[in-house]
Amino acid sequence: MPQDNVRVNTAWERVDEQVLKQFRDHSVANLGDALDRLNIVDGGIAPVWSGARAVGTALPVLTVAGDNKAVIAALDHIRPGDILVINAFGYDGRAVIGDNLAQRFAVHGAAGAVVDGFVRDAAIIEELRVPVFARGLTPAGPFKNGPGTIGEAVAIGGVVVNPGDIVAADGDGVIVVPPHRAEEALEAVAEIVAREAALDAEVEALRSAAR
Ligand SMILES: O=C([O-])CC(=O)C(=O)O
Ligand SMILES: [Mg+2]
Repeated sequence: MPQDNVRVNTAWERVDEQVLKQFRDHSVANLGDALDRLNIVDGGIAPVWSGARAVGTALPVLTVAGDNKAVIAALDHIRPGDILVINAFGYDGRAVIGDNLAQRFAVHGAAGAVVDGFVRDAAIIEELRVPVFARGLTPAGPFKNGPGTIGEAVAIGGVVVNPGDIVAADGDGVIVVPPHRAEEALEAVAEIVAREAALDAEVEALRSAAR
């Protein structure tokens, strides 16, 4: 489907909902520990509203700094459970999404958006409860000229994101898990959860002893 200067790749698989469901039980910090503390996007990309969290399949989008033509074109390619992962080059001069696009993502069934760049309309995005993660806020609107890509690998916050990767995001930040490592990550995270519970029990014992 030619979209003039926005290239689209649709030849990739989505993650099974049963797999995504298991990732939803875990914090990003524990998932990171399960993957040797790697695969974590740099801490500059944070939730736009407190309490935002999302797990889904990466639909990568590459834009030009300050431009969102490719993001708008990506609306036609969203499938339920996708997380738009947008490389906007960390540019702080223009917002590449706002409340309007965030709502449209949600209407198409997206689980959220992770933006290596800036966004706007934060108060409304919070009211709408659309999980959006970004580097920051600016009221300046974007240009809509392209070029860009949809469904090709992008880099965000120092991590390569392939189409179809698992993305988990919460108040601490964002992790990207290639699907071929999902099983290993879920096994390892179960052990970490048990270890964390043991640490909590230790603290509780100290608290009781101090009473
Ligand atoms: O103007 C734009 O393209 C971005 C924006 O504010 C919105 O999506 O609400
Ligand atoms: Mg707006």
